[in-house]
Amino acid sequence: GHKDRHWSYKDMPEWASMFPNCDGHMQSPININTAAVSFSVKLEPLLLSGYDLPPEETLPLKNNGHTVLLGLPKKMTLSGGGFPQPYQAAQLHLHWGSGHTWPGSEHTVDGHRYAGEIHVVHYSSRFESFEEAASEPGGLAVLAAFLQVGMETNEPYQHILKHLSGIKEEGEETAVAGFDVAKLLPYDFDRYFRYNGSLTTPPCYQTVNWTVFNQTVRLSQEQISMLEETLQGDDDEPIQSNFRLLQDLYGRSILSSFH
Ligand SMILES: NS(=O)(=O)c1c(F)c(F)c(SCCc2ccc(C(=O)O)cc2)c(F)c1NC1CCCCCCC1
Ligand SMILES: [Zn+2]
Repeated sequence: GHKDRHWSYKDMPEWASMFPNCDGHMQSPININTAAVSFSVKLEPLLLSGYDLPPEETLPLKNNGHTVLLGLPKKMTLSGGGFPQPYQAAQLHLHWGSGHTWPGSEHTVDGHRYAGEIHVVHYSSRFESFEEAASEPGGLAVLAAFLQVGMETNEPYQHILKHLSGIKEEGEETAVAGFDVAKLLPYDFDRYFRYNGSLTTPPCYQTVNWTVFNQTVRLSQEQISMLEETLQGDDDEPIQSNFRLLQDLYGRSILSSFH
């Protein structure tokens, strides 16, 4: 669990007073200005292995007051993608907006904010644990994909969303049967953006190798609304718009695996 000093998205300006990294010059999220990205031949297709979990393997799903967190087994491995070494999965969680009106992705593309965003958090296999890797440069790799409203129900996302009504209160947890976690991501593992940044919540460690898929994932409006209307955080307020404001690039370059 995270025994950190308490924070909320409301007191974002105060984060840096408690967590100095949050004031750094390699922070996330950022706007991806597609006209300014540079193609890199080193960014080969992402390779995911061990993501197809058998149903008898259950995963913890927790309302941690800021998002819905799905714990992942470290046998799930991320490699390829121009990574210096393989990464192992730790958890995945979601970011979303409020009501049909306000979208809630963390990253934006050419100033466009999507309905939501999924983050699959991994840590470098060079380290024994997530905690050890989290504070080391290149220690973390997060796969990010945008959630858009589409006409169909997204069945893989129902594996998670159907449990939300059972973990409405902060701190509540339930067990989800194993499924193919890769189905929560776009199928095109060849086309993505890459930049160095940070966790988007305290402690804001500047140790994240970010991969943002070019292709989006589509969920039905009902599924997006379920995300926006079910979970409650502090003082029984609904968890909504759980995204950090855009951070400055401070000269960082954004790479792309495609022309
Ligand atoms: N976008 S992100 O990856 O920075 C991110 C967020 F934006 C997040 F909002 C979150 S949730 C907030 C941090 C947190 C709180 C409680 C618990 C718990 O009770 O188990 C766990 C974590 C969240 F968990 C993460 N990922 C976390 C970063 C914070 C602390 C380390 C845990 C794994 C990665
Ligand atoms: Zn996140």
